[in-house]
Amino acid sequence: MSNIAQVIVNIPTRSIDKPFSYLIPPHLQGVDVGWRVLVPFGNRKVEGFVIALAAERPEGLKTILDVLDTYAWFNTNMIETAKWLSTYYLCSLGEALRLFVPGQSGIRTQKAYKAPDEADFEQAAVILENKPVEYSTVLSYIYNQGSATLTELVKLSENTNTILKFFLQHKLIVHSDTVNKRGKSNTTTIVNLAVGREVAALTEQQLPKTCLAQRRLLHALIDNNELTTAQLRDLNITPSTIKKLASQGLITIRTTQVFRNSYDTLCKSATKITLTEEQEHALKAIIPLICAQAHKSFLLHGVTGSGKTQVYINAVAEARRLNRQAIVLVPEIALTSQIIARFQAAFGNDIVVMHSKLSVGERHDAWRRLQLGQAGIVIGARSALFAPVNNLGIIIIDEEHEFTYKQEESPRYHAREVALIRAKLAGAVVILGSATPAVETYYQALNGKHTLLPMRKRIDNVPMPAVTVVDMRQELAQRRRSVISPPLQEMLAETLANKEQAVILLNRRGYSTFVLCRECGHVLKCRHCDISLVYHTSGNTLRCHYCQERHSIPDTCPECGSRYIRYFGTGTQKVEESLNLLFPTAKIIRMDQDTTSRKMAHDKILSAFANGSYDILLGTQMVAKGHDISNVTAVGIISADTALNLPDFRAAEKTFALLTQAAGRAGRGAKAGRVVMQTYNPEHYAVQAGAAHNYQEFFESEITFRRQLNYPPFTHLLKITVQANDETIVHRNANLLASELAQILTGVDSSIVGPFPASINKIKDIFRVNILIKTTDLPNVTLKLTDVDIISRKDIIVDVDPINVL
Ligand SMILES: Nc1ncnc2c1ncn2[C@@H]1O[C@H](COP(=O)(O)OP(=O)(O)OP(=O)(O)O)[C@@H](O)[C@H]1O
Ligand SMILES: [Zn+2]
Ligand SMILES: [Zn+2]
Repeated sequence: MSNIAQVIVNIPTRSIDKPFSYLIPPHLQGVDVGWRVLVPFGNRKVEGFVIALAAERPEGLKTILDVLDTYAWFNTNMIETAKWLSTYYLCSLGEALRLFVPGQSGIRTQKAYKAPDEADFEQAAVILENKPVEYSTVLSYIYNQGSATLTELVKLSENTNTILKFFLQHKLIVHSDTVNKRGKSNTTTIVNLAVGREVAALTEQQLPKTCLAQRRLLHALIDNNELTTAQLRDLNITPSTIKKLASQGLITIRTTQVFRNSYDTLCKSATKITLTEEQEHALKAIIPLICAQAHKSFLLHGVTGSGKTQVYINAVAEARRLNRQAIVLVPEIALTSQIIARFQAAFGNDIVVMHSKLSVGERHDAWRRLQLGQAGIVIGARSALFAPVNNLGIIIIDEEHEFTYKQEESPRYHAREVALIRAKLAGAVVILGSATPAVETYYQALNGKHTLLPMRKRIDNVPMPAVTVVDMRQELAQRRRSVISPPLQEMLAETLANKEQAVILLNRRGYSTFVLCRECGHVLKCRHCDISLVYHTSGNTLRCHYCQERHSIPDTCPECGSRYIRYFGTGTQKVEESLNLLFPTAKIIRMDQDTTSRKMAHDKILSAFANGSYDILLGTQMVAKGHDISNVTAVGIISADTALNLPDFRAAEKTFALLTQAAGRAGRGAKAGRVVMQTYNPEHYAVQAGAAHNYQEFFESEITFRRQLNYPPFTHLLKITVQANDETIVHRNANLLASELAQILTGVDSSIVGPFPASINKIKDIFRVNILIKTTDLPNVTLKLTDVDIISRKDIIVDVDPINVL
């Protein structure tokens, strides 16, 4: 047996990326790979993760102080996934492992001070001779208490920090940080009768009239078999009352752990469902692989309203039947309460819902239930992927194309990629579901990486909604300047007359960064990059973010000569005003950043709309997603193409997905749906394919474009952001780095684009400059970057497979 542990310390310093060896003391024998421990590090005590045991015994090792749990937190699957993640995304192993623990850390240290072992009181008196009296106050407090926390000490004097610094310098005190374990489970006290009911009843009668509390407790116990802490509190029973009865042998007391389950109340009852042929077909492909415990990934490409959720539910049920666990990822909890409710209905208490509003304690409990197998399914946003399930059988990623699956802070992982690895290591199945798969995913499916499972029809063969495309250039030519075109107005009038409901999407994203001709729809683009130019208020110029070329803003449209060339914006409030004028009696509810900032406001707005309290739901992106409301028969899209003008090679993909998802909200029930799309780009393939509900058509055009300009999936991108608080320095550093990169990457199939200023080139006074690496040989590029230890450089951010390339 080896008694040396290799420990990754959980501290947020990127530069420490190697394990340290610690001695496992005899009383902690049994500590093994995967345990969370407390170790001394520098002059602190920190949390550490044991990732290996070592046989050799170097001299002078420090000793593990304590364990944080009584079991291994990490299993091999989790450790291996973390290792992959840290290699692929160029982060430290500590950062990757930390994703798998419920809080930032399992411990909380409190700064504290004590006398050094060789404290010399006489000398201390000499040193303090000419100091103000508060110096001696603070010192004697520490010496008298043995050890004192900073929180206590700051109460003693206004100058505590200065004083402590002085003491440390003169070695009058040393650090003695105290450590609290965090995220402990709640315990509850349970009280039972220790005697029969008759005896208890008799005792109650014999008790003096004044012993009210004791009589109340006995009485309650005769009625209920046992009482919990909460019930005891309600009865106003104090611990001393309990003790008195216990000492007479009338009752017994025990404590148990309770795991908080905050979503316990959402359950609805399940209805029996006959699967459609397409659902059957998909499940026939998936279920044998779950049974075989083999790794396989599927792309469930089902049109909006085709019943993908039911496929997920049945697949998860199969995994549960085999006693394997499931991870279900949704893009955003706030917008997906319907899918959560359906899972709750099907699985009840077997589900744990991970919500960002959970406290660390609640999160810990939820994960502990999964770890112990008390719950079998976790559903949540991307972080739920790191839940400590020990028996993983299936991972589901709903709306897999959503960009919320990419984490935009370190570690910058994409949940889809990590899920594929975690499932592979566990021999588990992955289902990626979407009506509009990411171009990369669909391409991989066509090349055999995922099995493609199409579902082309809506439930009950409900037709896809009929789409009318309105050319807003024509509107302007007819001198109609309203944001609501006549066809949209007409559709809304009919919908309201029929007592049906409408959703209106105002796609605001990308507004006022690009320049558009309102006469012909022309958007100014870079000659070299086929990417929209970005308007910069500073200097009033247009700039290409890919090649950095600058242009002045023309007075007239280079395409048609019109003077109506503008960057413009329309807010939801303005649209609401127009709607109010057109339909004074309609009840309109707005869902946008302004109205949803409160907790769960999305949910409240959506349910108010779903139960018919409102006629029109108006809002940004978020009104387009996820909901399934059968009385919604009309969808209006105010500005279908604004995202097209983003200086982003994924602009068309984003636009197509949004149009398809938005249109997909209409006509999901018995009544047919209609859609009006207003656009300045009616001939763009993303708009045309979106209007035709034709993913294949979109994909063909898009993949051609990607191939021609060498964008993913034909290459990997790697974005390196250089930061500095001085503009000259940031450019100099970026140029230096670019030439360094050129050097270390010679011989590796790659090219370097930039440096160019980031689209938000200054955040909180830090200037940012980007360098893009395009490569078909990502492993070799990351290897070279690791060789030069790029992650330890504080002024550099590396983003592998970035979503946002600007
Ligand atoms: N086999 C079935 N029989 C009857 N109704 C079904 C069946 N399967 C699903 N449904 C119902 O059809 C509706 C659409 O299903 P669901 O919301 O799962 O579609 P989806 O493919 O996820 O759509 P979207 O991509 O637009 O979110 C739901 O109300 C669901 O309850
Ligand atoms: Zn350019
Ligand atoms: Zn023009």
